[in-house]
Amino acid sequence: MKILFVVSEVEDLVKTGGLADVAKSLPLALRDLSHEVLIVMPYYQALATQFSAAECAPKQILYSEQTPYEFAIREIQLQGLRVLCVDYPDFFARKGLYSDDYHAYPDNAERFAFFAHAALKTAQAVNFQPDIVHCNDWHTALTPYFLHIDDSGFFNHSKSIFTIHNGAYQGTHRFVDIPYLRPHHQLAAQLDGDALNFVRMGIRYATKINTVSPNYAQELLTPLGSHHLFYEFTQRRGDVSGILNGCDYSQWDPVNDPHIIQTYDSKNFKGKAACKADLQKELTLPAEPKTPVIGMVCRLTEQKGFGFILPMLDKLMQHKVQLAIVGTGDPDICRYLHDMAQRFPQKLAFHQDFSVRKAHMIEAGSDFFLMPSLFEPCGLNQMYSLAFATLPIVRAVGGLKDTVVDVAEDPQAATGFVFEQPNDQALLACVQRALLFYHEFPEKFALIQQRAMQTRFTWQAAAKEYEKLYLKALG
Ligand SMILES: Nc1ncnc2c1ncn2[C@@H]1O[C@H](COP(=O)(O)OP(=O)(O)O[C@H]2O[C@H](CO)[C@@H](O)[C@H](O)[C@H]2O)[C@@H](O)[C@H]1O
Repeated sequence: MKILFVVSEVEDLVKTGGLADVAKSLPLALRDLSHEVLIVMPYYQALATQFSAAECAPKQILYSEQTPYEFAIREIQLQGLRVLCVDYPDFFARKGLYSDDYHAYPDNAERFAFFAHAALKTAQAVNFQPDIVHCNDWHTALTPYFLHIDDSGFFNHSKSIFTIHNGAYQGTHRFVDIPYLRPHHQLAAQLDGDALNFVRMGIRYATKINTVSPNYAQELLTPLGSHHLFYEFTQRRGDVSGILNGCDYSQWDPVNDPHIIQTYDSKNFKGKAACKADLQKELTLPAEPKTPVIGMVCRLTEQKGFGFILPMLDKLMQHKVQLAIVGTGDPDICRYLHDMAQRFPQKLAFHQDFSVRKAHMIEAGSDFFLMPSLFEPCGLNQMYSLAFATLPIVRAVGGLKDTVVDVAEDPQAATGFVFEQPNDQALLACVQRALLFYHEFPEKFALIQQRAMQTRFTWQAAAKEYEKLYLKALG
């Protein structure tokens, strides 16, 4: 099949979160199944600085009423895959992808409405006639609509997939603030008050809708888990499915990881102890081999459970424990964590940083990985933790429920510690249970670590599921 993969960020090129991991790994895995994949993404300033990519097609123009939007198409290679970038400097030559610091650009709707359309024009410009147009998250959720209204004939046989990596970000904007869409009067019927919701458009116009774990797909079909799109999801119930993300073991495997001080495998954890010492040194925590280290790497948002983490920190600090957090995001959460790190310098280290090296150091050097999300479409870090024998402490939600088995629930298959209720008492009780297990049952703990390391969620398996979904879409 010919697959046009439309996405706003790709690992190794630009990344703000897990979407980028998928946008690299899935196209590569599909290519390995002999499909022809073309990635289209915006040409951000960060790309221009790193690659200064050459133009690979004539300039293109899209019109909105009389206004021309002229853009260039530039090509980058990603492990032999073609990545075409939509170069429209007014929209994309900026410091951030979606925001400067924490403030979203006010014209994000305009930027990504244009990009969603320009991606199709790009495919046409290089004569790539896709069987499948695979769109990802709200940034590209209008592409199925543009495909639907396209009258060039070029896409007559193309079907679309809309993958939801995070249903909470929907791209809801006042229609009058999206000049690019002004000629699309028919969209008036789709507005919620005066606002257009991009994700709702994706759900409505895509041939098939999927998300990144089977459990989150089920949650989207409930009033509580649908992010207020219950009606839209249930209308398309028969076309909604979940495919679990994979883990890229070529990057996330302690057997062979250039970011950590010493490699290790499931037969010998000496290297892991060295990684723990190195992490403690890096974060200026006391060098205490027997104190359990709980690590976290994430975007600092409500989604990741800070609503329950922050209220229980004082109590957690009464235990013999070290907490190592690397993340960027919500200024209020950052402030709180900085304060806690000042109050408990021996026990809590917080680096407000986006650092691949530190992410790997935390995965390798921690005993536990904390991911008590409010909701979690799939979650990648708990998979990385398993590969590093760092036992995840997670809430039973979304993809976390699909990937971590609780010690008490099924001792023979256990890989971590799981709790249910979204509140600080339940989280604290689960962390205490994990700490107790670590101290009381070191041998069992080591066995669970070995099992965790042997667990595999491969992109090959995920790609085969996508292949089936594409075939269904093609009828
Ligand atoms: N400060 C930091 N420094 C270095 N690296 C950092 C970092 N903060 C985050 N990262 C990295 O970004 C990625 C985060 O991936 P996740 O899947 O855990 O969450 P995210 O919510 O971004 O993704 C969304 O999309 C993915 C992909 O579908 C879903 O798995 C997920 O549930 C959904 O919320 C990981 O590779 C992590 O290491």
